[in-house]
Amino acid sequence: MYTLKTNGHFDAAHFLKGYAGKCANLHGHHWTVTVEIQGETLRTDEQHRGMLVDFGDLKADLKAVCDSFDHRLIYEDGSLSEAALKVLTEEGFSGRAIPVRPTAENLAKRFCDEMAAKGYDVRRVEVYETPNNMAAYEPDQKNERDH
Ligand SMILES: Nc1nc2c(c(=O)[nH]1)N=C([C@H](O)[C@H](O)COP(=O)(O)OP(=O)(O)OP(=O)(O)O)CN2
Ligand SMILES: [Zn+2]
Repeated sequence: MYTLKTNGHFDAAHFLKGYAGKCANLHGHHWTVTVEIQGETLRTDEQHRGMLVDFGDLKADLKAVCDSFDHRLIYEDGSLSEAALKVLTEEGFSGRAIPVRPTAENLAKRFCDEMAAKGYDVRRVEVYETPNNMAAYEPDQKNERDH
């Protein structure tokens, strides 16, 4: 099994609705995301010979997902009133609603799902909210799923 790892980053605000503590308030992070993919077979075409995936392609695909969150307010569906959403829109602020609370854990799963949707066999995703705080998500491994 071969594995490749790359990372991306984005800056975004979030808040944890219902959290008893400072993280309930709107605040921002420089988020760092590490994605590890896997595969058994290396490419044989001249351009990609000996590669599982071109790092450039992997990095570009991860960047596209990061960019969809970059400089946005990430919020859980239903966690902001219609009035608040209207004001944010009128002010020209960009939000990114997700169906789950925007914790590092949920974002790790989200990145895993979005990279899998791009065709990658994802082994592990790590999301760093801060240099010290990281959550990881590892999907069930294919060979375990197949047996
Ligand atoms: N398991 C999780 N716990 C927490 C999450 C999370 O996503 N998963 N998120 C938060 C908050 O978003 C918060 O930003 C993190 O705050 P904190 O742990 O206080 O981190 P700091 O580095 O900002 O801490 P300082 O010591 O104040 O520098 C909370 N928990
Ligand atoms: Zn936070």
